[in-house]
Amino acid sequence: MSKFDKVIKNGTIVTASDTYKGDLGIKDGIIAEIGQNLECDTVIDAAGKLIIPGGIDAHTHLDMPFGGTFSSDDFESGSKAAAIGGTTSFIDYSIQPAGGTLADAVKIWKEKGAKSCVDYGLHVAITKADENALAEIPTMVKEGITSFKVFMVYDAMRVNDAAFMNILEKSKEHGALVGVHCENYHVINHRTKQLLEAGKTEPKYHAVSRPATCEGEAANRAITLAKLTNAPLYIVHNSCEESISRVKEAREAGLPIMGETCPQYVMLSEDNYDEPGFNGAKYVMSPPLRSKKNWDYIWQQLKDGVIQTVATDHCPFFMKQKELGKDDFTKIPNGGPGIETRMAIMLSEGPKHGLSLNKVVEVTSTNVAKIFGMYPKKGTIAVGSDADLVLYDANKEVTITKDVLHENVDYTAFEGVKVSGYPVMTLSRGDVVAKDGEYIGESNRGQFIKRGKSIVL
Ligand SMILES: NC(=O)NCCC(=O)O
Ligand SMILES: [Zn+2]
Ligand SMILES: [Zn+2]
Repeated sequence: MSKFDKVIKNGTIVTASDTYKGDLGIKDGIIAEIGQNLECDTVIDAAGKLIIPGGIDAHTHLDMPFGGTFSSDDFESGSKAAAIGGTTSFIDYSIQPAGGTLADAVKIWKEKGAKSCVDYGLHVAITKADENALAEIPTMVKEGITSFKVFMVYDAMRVNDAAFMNILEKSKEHGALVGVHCENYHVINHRTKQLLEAGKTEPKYHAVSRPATCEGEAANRAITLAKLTNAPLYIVHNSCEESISRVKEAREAGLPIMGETCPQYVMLSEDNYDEPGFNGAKYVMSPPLRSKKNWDYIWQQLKDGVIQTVATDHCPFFMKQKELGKDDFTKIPNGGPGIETRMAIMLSEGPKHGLSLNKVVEVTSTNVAKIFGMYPKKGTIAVGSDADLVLYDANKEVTITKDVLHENVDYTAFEGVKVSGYPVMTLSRGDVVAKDGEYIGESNRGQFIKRGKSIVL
């Protein structure tokens, strides 16, 4: 009897640090051996393919309440789309409900998460940082929820700077990491009022109401609060030089500040808001799309390690849902899809912008696992790690269109983007869950990831 359940042969293994030819022996969902000429009755031939660690998406919103509706991918459809696109784990944002506790948030989101087809973790967004909520932080950490989120905007979720400091302090005390959505709430309100009074209600004014300067200001303030409390900080979905330059400055000063960006901020621009009719609503997300001049800057900061991760902020809404804001851009639910396209876009575009494939693996998987307490169980190809693996055909040309995707939404923001290379097989804990654009795994097989402490990068 073979000592493995299956062996992947003849592929080229690409991790954040190495590229080499080798066979992978998998037993009980774990990588049991890496070597040459491994034998087993069940063989996956990866000749001509790269084998990379499964993608980890640190920022998703599945089945999330927003603006009177819910994001259209639930944990089943979203996790299947993720698997097909080469993502084997994701961390979703559970949101403390109005009048509820952090434990309530986790309970609600674990019920949603029971449908997940790949492994998932949870952050908790703290929307009311009263004494009770702060007192729950140590319990959360013990339960494997080792990261919290602060929104500086959105009436239903934002906390003020004092509450933010309390969350930073308490999280630091218990070894948890705080993530933050940086935009200046008051500037946005001021601008929005002026725009609406002037009858400027179309989707493109969403971007006008929240300029890059107000993301930069908020990033600076968040970093200042982290500095004052001696806490590490992770700034989510950086869209522009104005915020990333603050991260850079802080890191140069030795502060434990980390940052994330998303494919939309290096592939799409404010020009998309000018698409005809109500199509600009497809890109109504926060922060909004920026000017193209940011693209090269962001790629460079990824290359230099100023920005450590690329997530999606996957938060899709059907156009019917976006139409809630047909006459008022402030009522358009914020967010767009991306969970299925992130890996293909990054693996194809990264090398064109000076990132090695190893670097792409680092920012889409390894760094995420390290920062969010899952390494080396997730995020690498090593003996003892989960066999979360992607076979990537670097020669497969695909034009991204809505029709080739599986996200539960009626558009993709990346329509028409041509990628050279595509994930062709995904294994989650050793199970082949996706092959050639189809989900073929069992339903509800995803497990909750009990995360440990963050490694500050
Ligand atoms: N990003 C976005 O527009 N929607 C989801 C919520 C958030 O991350 O801000
Ligand atoms: Zn956000
Ligand atoms: Zn988000």
